[in-house]
Amino acid sequence: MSRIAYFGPQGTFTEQAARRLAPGEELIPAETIPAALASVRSGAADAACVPIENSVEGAVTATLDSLSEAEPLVAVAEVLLPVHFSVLTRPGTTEIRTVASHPHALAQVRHWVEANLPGAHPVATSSTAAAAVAVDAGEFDAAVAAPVAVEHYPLEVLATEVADVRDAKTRFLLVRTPGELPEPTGADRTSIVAAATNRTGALAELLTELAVRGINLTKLDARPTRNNFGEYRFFIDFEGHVAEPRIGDALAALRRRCRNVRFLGSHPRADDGTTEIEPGAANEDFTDAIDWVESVRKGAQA
Ligand SMILES: O=C(O)C(=O)Cc1ccccc1
Repeated sequence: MSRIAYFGPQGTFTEQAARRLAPGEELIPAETIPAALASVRSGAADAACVPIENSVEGAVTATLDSLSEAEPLVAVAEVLLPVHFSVLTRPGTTEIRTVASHPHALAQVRHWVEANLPGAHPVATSSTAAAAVAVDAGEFDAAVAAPVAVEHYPLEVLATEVADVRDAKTRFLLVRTPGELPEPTGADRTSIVAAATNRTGALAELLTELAVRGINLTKLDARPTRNNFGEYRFFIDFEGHVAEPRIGDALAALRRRCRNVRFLGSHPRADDGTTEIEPGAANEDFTDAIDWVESVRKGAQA
């Protein structure tokens, strides 16, 4: 059985994602996202499940930063989970002055809290389930948590299906040390991070390498390198798998442009989108073109 670290404690959305991505495996809670990833790097876990992106709040920056630092890790699978919240209180609570949760959760229930718990102060905790633990311990009055959290902590449900934005979703990754890659499926996602130098057009050059090959971007985030003010790392997700000739060609071009590029994985997309390929950018176009150059070199064609 594999050991899967996840951003816990028990009852987080990430735990549900880990159950979907690694059914039947041993799940080990970690208190923070960097701690979950560190346990893979140290060998204490075989893989880690972490949130990467939310349809309302955008990137999970702790995950981006941890993936770009220390030993490389690669994503091998992803899952999209719908996100709506339950509001949990200690039995017998009559007045709610503090509402605790992960910052992404608080941002997604702000209007609900203003309308239903006027005057209550939001308090950030490390995760939604950590908020439930803190409410149980008497530190705060209410927790905004995953619906399953009530199965783990002796709290009462004040409200269910709470969300300012209907159909909000979070994408989670299963991450391992570099090794065998998942097979291409025809609907895959590749992720990289590149530290572009601070000069005119540096980011445009990287994106152009993808655009000219007809590769569709699915996400772009910038994070500061933290070393020099104004210097950024760019996290770029795009359709396709590194095993495909057109994606391999694009990655080689990115590597030529930027020595500081890290491969973060190629794996099946959870959103089931089929990749639209521009004319001239199909894998056969790339292999045909390479074959043609080879035969020109051999003097067999012109
Ligand atoms: O805190 C959690 O439960 C997490 O797994 C992170 C998170 C927070 C808010 C929405 C989705 C995931």
